This record gives sequence, structure tokens and C-alpha cells, in this order.
Amino acid sequence: MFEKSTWIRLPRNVVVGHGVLDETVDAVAELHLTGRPLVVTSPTPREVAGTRVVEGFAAEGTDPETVLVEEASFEAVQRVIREADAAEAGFLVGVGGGKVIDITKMAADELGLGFVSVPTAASHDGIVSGRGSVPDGNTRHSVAAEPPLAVVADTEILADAPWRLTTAGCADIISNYTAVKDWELAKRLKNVEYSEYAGALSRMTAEMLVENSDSIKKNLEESAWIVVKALVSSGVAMSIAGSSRPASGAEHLFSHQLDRLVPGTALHGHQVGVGSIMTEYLHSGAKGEWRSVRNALASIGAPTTAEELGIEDETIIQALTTAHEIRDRYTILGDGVNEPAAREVARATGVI
Ligand SMILES: NC(=O)C1=CN([C@@H]2O[C@H](COP(=O)(O)OP(=O)(O)OC[C@H]3O[C@@H](n4cnc5c(N)ncnc54)[C@H](O)[C@@H]3O)[C@@H](O)[C@H]2O)C=CC1
Ligand SMILES: O=C(CO)COP(=O)(O)O
Ligand SMILES: [Zn+2]
Repeated sequence: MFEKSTWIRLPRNVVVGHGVLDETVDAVAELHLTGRPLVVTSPTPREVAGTRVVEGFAAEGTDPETVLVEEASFEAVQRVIREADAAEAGFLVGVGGGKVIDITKMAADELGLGFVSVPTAASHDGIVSGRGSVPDGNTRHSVAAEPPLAVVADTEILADAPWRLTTAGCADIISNYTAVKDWELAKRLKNVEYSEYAGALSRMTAEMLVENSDSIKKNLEESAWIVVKALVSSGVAMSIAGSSRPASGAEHLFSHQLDRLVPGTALHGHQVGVGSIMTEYLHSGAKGEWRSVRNALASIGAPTTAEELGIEDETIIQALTTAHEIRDRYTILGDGVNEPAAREVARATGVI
């Protein structure tokens, strides 16, 4: 008897383009979300977009409340929940980078409220996903969370954000190549559940981004358009999979370990990109495709070395040798890369 079942939870409205921030209220109205909005944001995103979103709701007479968050932590999620309860919020709007959006989707999930994603940076593929990523002591959780009912991605704002945030988003997408390889490996060796559609979509998203890399340039709003489309597509792959597997493999474990060792030093996307160069080497060897990954990153101006990340060589080795401990997710790192092997891959790929 066939007993398989799945829920694929996707956004209903994905609004992308120049000046669409002012359509946030319409995107919400079309979803029949009611009650008081709680706008979750952080200081800079509030300046570049949050205040305008609040003014838009206020003009409609919905009396929005705002809460500022800085870090992705369970404590921050609880704080948003308390603010939402106090404000008797009807729905949540996350305005900011990846951390703000993760906190908002996790709080919305616990509250049982709808959530709208308003990214102010094209820096990560969590803008659409129904997953939240939270560090917790020695581990890093990928938590099932409320996927956004709507995404409002204003390319004018995204193109105006510091360029490094956009190259980080590109690198988060390029890392899908190795994430999918890790997922396939885990299917072969550990019989983990694998989705052909999610794997193919994730890989194709990375390929299309790399094919379009000539059009991804600083001060070109079309770049934000291309990158957001890829981020949405990658997020959809995660939703189809029901896990972050299509977009998060060993390169992400390496990045999560760097977040513990040297927090706040480099952007998530940049770290996973450098991790991807090395894990591609581990997958396919010296003559394999690691050069293509490195060249793709270099062509959009993302870091490809420890120095460009601003991270010490020894920290790279430490992160690579301990990344497998971060979570129970089988990858090319297996039960751990030892120090000589880590040094060899980091040197051979020019990362250190
Ligand atoms: N849930 C998921 O599926 C995914 C989650 N993530 C998570 O997202 C986080 C990484 O996201 P990031 O956006 O790289 O980090 P972030 O949220 O820390 O943002 C980076 C910085 O950019 C600033 N910023 C945002 N928009 C700006 C603008 N328009 N102008 C100037 N500054 C601006 C933020 O205030 C922050 O200081 C990580 O915690 C990562 O684990 C990443 C990918 C997928
Ligand atoms: O960053 C992600 C996908 O790009 C997902 O992060 P996790 O590794 O925490 O699942
Ligand atoms: Zn990522």
C-alpha cells in the first residue's frame, strides 16, 4: 500500500521589482490577513525599509507595532513572541537580513500567525524557505518554521544595499552545487530521503546564476533581480524537500562552525562559498570541479580565500576538522577530516 504523504508549503504572493515595497500593504490585504501588524526588524533595515512599511500600514489605520532584533537566537524568538502577545498582533512582517527573517518565521510558527518576508538584502536563500537556522551552544538547528505567505523584494532597496550582501547571496546559491552532492551521497550511503525535484531545482538554480554572472554587477539593479529570483527558487527547493538539504551541505557545516569560532567576522554566504570550494575538492579531487566553483565565486566578486574572508588560516583548519560535529547530517566530511587532510585541501584550493 502506498502511504507516503507530504506538505509543500510555499508563499502565495512573491512580489519582486523596483519600488514594490510600497505594495506591501496590498500584498497583505490580498492574503486576507487581518489585525495589527508586528514589524520585526533591525536598526539599518528599519531605516532603509522598516519605517516605510510601518507608515504604509499606519496609513491604512492598522496601528502597526515594531520590535527590533539583532541576533538569530531562541531568546530573540521568545522576545518577539512576547511583543506580539503584548501588541495582540494579527500577523508578523520581517524586514531585514537573514537573521531577522529567520527570527520572524520561527516566532510566527510558535504564535500560529501569518508572516510576510521583506528582505532588505539579497544575501541568503532563507527569504522564502520554511526553515529557520539558529545557533545553540555547540550545535546549529535547522528548525521547521512558518514559511512566508508573501515575499516583497524591492530591487531598488536590494540594489542599494552594500554590494557584499549581494555577492553573499550569490555565494549561498553557488554552494547549492556541493549541497546537492552531499545530499546525493547521504542518499547512497545512509539511505536518507532524497527528492529528485528539489535536488534538480537547487542545482539548476546555481547553474542559471553562474550562466548569468556577467549581468551581476555592482550598481546594476538587474543584478538584484537575477539574484532574488535565484534565492526564491532555492527557497522553493527547500520547501519541496521539507528540509534545508538541497541548499545546505558540508559547506554550511563549515560556515556554522566559523560562526561559533569567529562570530560576526564574515557573511554567511561568503563563508559557505569558500567552504564549497573545499568540499567540491573533497568530492571530486584535484582534477575535479573545485576550480569552476572558485571561478564562479571570483567572477561575482565573492571571497575565495581565508584572507578575503578576514579569517586566520588556522581557524579555517579548525572549522574544517570539526564541522561534522555541528549536526547529525551526513556529508562528504563523513566522520571528520583530519588535520593533515584539511591542510592539504585548504592549500591545494588556495584557500590558505
Ligand atoms: N532559514 C534559511 O533557510 C536560511 C537562513 N540563513 C541564515 O541567514 C543568516 C545570514 O543572513 P545575512 O543576511 O547574511 O545576515 P544578517 O541578517 O546578519 O545581515 C547582515 C547585515 O546586513 C545588514 N543589512 C541588511 N539589509 C541591509 C541594507 N539594505 N543596507 C545595509 N545593511 C543591511 C543587517 O542589518 C546585518 O547587519 C544566517 O544566520 C543564516 O544561517 C541563510 C540562508 C538560508
Ligand atoms: O543556510 C541555509 C541554506 O542556504 C540553511 O541553513 P541550515 O544549514 O541551518 O539548514
Ligand atoms: Zn545558506
